[in-house]
Amino acid sequence: MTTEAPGWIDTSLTNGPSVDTIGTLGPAGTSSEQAALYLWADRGRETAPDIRLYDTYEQAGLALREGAVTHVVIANAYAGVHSFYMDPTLRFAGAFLFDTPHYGIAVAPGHSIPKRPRIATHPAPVALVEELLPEEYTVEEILFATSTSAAADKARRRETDLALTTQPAAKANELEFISRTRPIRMLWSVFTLVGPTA
Ligand SMILES: O=C(O)C(=O)Cc1ccccc1
Repeated sequence: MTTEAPGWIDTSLTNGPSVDTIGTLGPAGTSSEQAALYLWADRGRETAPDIRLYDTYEQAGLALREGAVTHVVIANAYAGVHSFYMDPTLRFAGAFLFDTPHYGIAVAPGHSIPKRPRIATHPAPVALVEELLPEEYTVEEILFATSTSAAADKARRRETDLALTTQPAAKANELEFISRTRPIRMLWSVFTLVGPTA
């Protein structure tokens, strides 16, 4: 393993298969999508980014095994990342630091927020709910969504009162922030298939 440019832990990102297609968590607006765009800008081909978004990181992993993508990007805050590290068919190809877009608590316009709101979030950033929720509210229930964009979609459909989500996902779902927002400093793991270039 070598440490290369600042912020990078590089095992085979430079010598391994070229970054042709990146799979990660979607739909559009996730932190993972932004991290994949960053990886593409740094290591991808000189073409438009080819990033495929899946409903779960596990589905992105399946796409990697089936050859539909060459690389998968996963947030290290995702608890299920352990199974990617343990899988003998996958190679940890490197990691990079990348701050997520700003996270905040958002509401659909016109929705009247109860004092005890139900809040959608991906499990990884759940601690931010307590940190960012304005003090006039108390959490009634946390509903886990498959991504921060899926959480925004729940608030847009009014399945929940609020969503902890990113700025791009809030915009795409026409939500308004009711809290301050902040990025999350995150380490991102990149996996490829174990192959002849091992
Ligand atoms: O990529 C996302 O938006 C996610 O839902 C997963 C996540 C959550 C918090 C930090 C990084 C990734």
